[in-house]
Amino acid sequence: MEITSTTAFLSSLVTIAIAWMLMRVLNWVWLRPKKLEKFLRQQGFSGNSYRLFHGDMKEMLAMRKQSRISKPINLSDSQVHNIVPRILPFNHHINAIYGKKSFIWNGPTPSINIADPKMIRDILFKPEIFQKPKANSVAKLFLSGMVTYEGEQWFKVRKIANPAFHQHKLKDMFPSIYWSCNEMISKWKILVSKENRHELDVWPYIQTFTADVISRTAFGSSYEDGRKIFELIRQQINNFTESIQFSFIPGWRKLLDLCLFGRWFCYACTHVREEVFQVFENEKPKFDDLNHLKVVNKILHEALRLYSPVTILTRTSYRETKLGEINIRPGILLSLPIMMVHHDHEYWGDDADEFNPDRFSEGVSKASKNNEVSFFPFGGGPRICIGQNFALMEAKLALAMILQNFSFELSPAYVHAPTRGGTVQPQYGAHLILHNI
Ligand code: HEM
Repeated sequence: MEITSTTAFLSSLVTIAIAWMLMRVLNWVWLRPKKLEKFLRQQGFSGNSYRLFHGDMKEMLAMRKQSRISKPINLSDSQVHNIVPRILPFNHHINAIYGKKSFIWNGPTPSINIADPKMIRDILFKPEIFQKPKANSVAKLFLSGMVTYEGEQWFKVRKIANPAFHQHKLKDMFPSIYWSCNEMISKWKILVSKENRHELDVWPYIQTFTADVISRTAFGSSYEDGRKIFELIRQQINNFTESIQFSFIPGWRKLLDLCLFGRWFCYACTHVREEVFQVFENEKPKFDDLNHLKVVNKILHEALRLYSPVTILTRTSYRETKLGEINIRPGILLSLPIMMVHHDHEYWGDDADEFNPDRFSEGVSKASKNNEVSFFPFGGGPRICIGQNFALMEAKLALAMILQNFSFELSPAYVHAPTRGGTVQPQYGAHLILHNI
């Protein structure tokens, strides 16, 4: 008798546990997404109706795959820099159908598009409210360290790391970057010396160069700083190398584009090289003189605008809050589409997809139509990229040293096919023809 009642008790416990689990699953895959969808539609957001479990994922992945095998962009196309449909095909598609006030289903989680620079600013400057979503186990394989930390843990690490990236520390790192670049240039010189001309894919060289810079700067500093930087970099190595690599390619690519598009030819040949020789003559570049490279600076900014290596930032709020007029609930992702904002005609004018470094002539704040955050390749607010000055220094120095040593043209082997891996990359490499000068 007693055994029977114990069995009955246990089986009802199991039934309750299973029912509870089923309820949770049902809530996760259906009830919650549908509630959030209603909530977002009531606030004027539009998007596809939620589809069980996968949401928009199937279409999103199919479009991404399609864009990887799609035809490269023709270099003589007037829309050559209009790479948003290629890099963010699904976001572009949804925006075309539903407009900027739209949402996308990342599985059962809705992600709203925040393309208004004022709102982007509000989000980036309130990291205690708008946090990074917790990385799932797959994302953790690629992202770890400070980028993913929150609260006290982030604050502590950022406080330790900040001094390592101060101006005088960058100056200490400058010789290491110089030597890494010098090594790459020496290899190119050997190749070019035979016929005063050599065709090569510079992409693998850049990868080696950036990796070399990392190890030199990490180990080349004082023990304590070196340890801190190295720890940071060790945690970051994937995103670090990838993102910094792509700070060069756009600059180079853009210089090449300058040469390709008639009216910019003189600009590239005279202004940039002229500036480099004016500032450094034929001498070894000096750290303090990098600030005088105004044209190079404008070109890098324009390259970072059109080809922003990081394409989207994502945030979420773990409590109910307001963003302007929008009510935000936990479970909603906020998607800040850097690349789309950088190409938006509303903020950058009719020539938004054109390469025009002169828009940065009066600095970043005056480059766009509004001086809110419509240019944010390095993020913004307290969590702005800690390595931005380091990346810009490395890019400026490398460009200057290359221009001091070579003239170059685009190889016929080059195909313009920017693609999105972790960051934006040239899918088939970066083929140039180098000449000694
Ligand atoms: C062109 C090169 C680079 C670009 C475009 C870039 C872009 C970014 C962006 C957009 C963020 C903000 C992420 C967010 O708010 O969710 C970020 C954060 C970060 N970046 Fe970079 N980055 C570059 C180079 C570097 C370099 C050279 C380092 C050197 C270590 C670095 C280290 C970091 C770190 C540690 C963070 C996290 C900062 C924090 O959360 O407080 N990045 N980067």
